[in-house]
Amino acid sequence: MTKNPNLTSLGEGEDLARQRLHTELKLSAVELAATKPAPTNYAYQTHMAYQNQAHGKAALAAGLLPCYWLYNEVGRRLAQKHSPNPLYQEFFDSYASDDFSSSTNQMRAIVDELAAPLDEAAHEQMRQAFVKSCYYEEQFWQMAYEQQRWH
Ligand SMILES: Cc1ncc(C[n+]2csc(CCO)c2C)c(N)n1
Repeated sequence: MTKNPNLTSLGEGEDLARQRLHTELKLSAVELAATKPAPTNYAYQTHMAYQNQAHGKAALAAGLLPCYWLYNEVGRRLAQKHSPNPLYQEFFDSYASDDFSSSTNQMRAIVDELAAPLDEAAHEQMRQAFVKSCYYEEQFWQMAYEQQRWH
């Protein structure tokens, strides 16, 4: 499958932002590349690819919005609580930052812009993509907590 350049760069941006974390945790690029997505991660990525292919970029953008919005909200709340673990604090601070808040607002504006010319049926597709992503966002924390694996 040809990679979507925009989705690839989204993932790379996140990898870049986490490089210090990877170094601190002594996770090599080889180990990271060899780590396959767990089932919930796979399902979430498949959901995004499906939204893009079946319903187009407006549904994809709606499906991506919870990634930004949730992490920005969680980051802003947890950054204020000051974790004793500097790695956690750095993680929260990055998502609470003005930079990330502005990316979140930009993403919200893109969704509004893409929705504007569309009809009610397309809006419903966007809503469904958004709600499913909210479900997967919650499941993503659970996946990590349980260290979910393929059996
Ligand atoms: C499940 C899950 N949801 C959201 C994020 C945060 N995130 C990932 S990519 C991206 C866009 C630009 O960096 C954002 C906000 C995450 N790491 N994992």
